[in-house]
Amino acid sequence: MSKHLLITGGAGFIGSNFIDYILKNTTYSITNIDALTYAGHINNMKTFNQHRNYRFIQCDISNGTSLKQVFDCDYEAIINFAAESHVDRSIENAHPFIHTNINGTLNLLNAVLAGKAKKMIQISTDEVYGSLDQDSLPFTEYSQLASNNPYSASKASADLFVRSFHRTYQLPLIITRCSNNYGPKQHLEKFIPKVITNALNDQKIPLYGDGKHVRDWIFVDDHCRAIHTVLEHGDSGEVYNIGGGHEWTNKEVITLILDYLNKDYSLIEYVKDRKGHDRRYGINWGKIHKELGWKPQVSFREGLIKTIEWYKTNYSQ
Ligand SMILES: NC(=O)c1ccc[n+]([C@@H]2O[C@H](COP(=O)([O-])OP(=O)(O)OC[C@H]3O[C@@H](n4cnc5c(N)ncnc54)[C@H](O)[C@@H]3O)[C@@H](O)[C@H]2O)c1
Ligand SMILES: Cc1cn([C@H]2C[C@H](O)[C@@H](COP(=O)(O)OP(=O)(O)O[C@H]3O[C@H](CO)[C@@H](O)[C@H](O)[C@H]3O)O2)c(=O)[nH]c1=O
Repeated sequence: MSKHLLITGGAGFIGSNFIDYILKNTTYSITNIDALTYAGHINNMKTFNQHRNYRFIQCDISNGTSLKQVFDCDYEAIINFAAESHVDRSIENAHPFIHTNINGTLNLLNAVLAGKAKKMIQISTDEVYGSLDQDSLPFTEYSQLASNNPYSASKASADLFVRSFHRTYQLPLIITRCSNNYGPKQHLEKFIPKVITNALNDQKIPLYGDGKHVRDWIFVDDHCRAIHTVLEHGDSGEVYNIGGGHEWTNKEVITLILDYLNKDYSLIEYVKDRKGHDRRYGINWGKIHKELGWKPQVSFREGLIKTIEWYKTNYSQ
């Protein structure tokens, strides 16, 4: 019998790419649980729905009673992708972020405490470190937690619960903190998919504030490979930063996409800035490289072309 992983949020962007990756590259069996919120889509699961080592259970991780049904076998690990993930939505209403990102994570930690899984990896974010100045060094695992928006506050809170369960109960728990992902299957509300699909449809592209905010972009396959590395070789109680090493301003990203699609820059529309908008994220991924041998492999240009071509095939009108 192959070892079994419990993946949460596998109908979303990164979770569904991770399931693809694991089923293609390992012999693990997978149970995927997802509440199928607005962000989760059955189409994202099309590529593996019929795989013999895979099953899907619709389940809300913040509902402890519903969660019980999924613990009908021994899990090697829980990998928790499930989350409310969009910053703009968290600024409008933080409650769903508390339900899923904090209560949901706590339910999963209690399941590990009850012996339902051997370990858990919490998929966190570089946003918990707050914002960098232009001249600051990228975030390390020792940077202080300094969340600036409700999404990030909920993820930092979950991270602290994970840390506390490791310290209090000596549970084998690991946290990964990754920078901005891009690639196939990302929801259209996120920046890169929105830029690509608006450009393809000759619609205006909203650029927040002065457009000089910086993100450290990583192709989703590189992130999936990093999580797999942590699953196999990561040390209990550790935090691993994961980054792409590609820092670009939002304006630069838009122009790269418009150039590739041969579209006019007049599509760019400067709009009101996001409240509390973090100026810059940048990740130092030296620890995972030095200790576990991982590094990003996909150049920004290569990843962006793959992503644009995927949206051209799947979304243009
Ligand atoms: N996208 C990024 O750039 C990025 C970077 C670093 C970390 N992360 C983290 O990675 C994880 C996945 O992010 P994503 O971009 O794929 O998000 P996403 O919004 O695309 O997917 C989230 C998935 O979780 C599911 N979900 C939401 N609430 C749930 C609940 N209560 N119970 C069960 N399922 C629920 C949704 O239906 C959806 O399928 C998140 O934890 C996010 O914080 C994302
Ligand atoms: C949606 C949108 C965004 N933006 C800007 C805001 C940000 O500076 C940048 C990227 O925005 P978003 O795609 O919302 O991503 P961001 O806020 O950085 O957060 C992402 O990256 C985080 C990791 O850094 C993840 O934890 C989050 O789940 C993920 O959503 O683009 C625009 O200028 N216009 C837009 O329409």
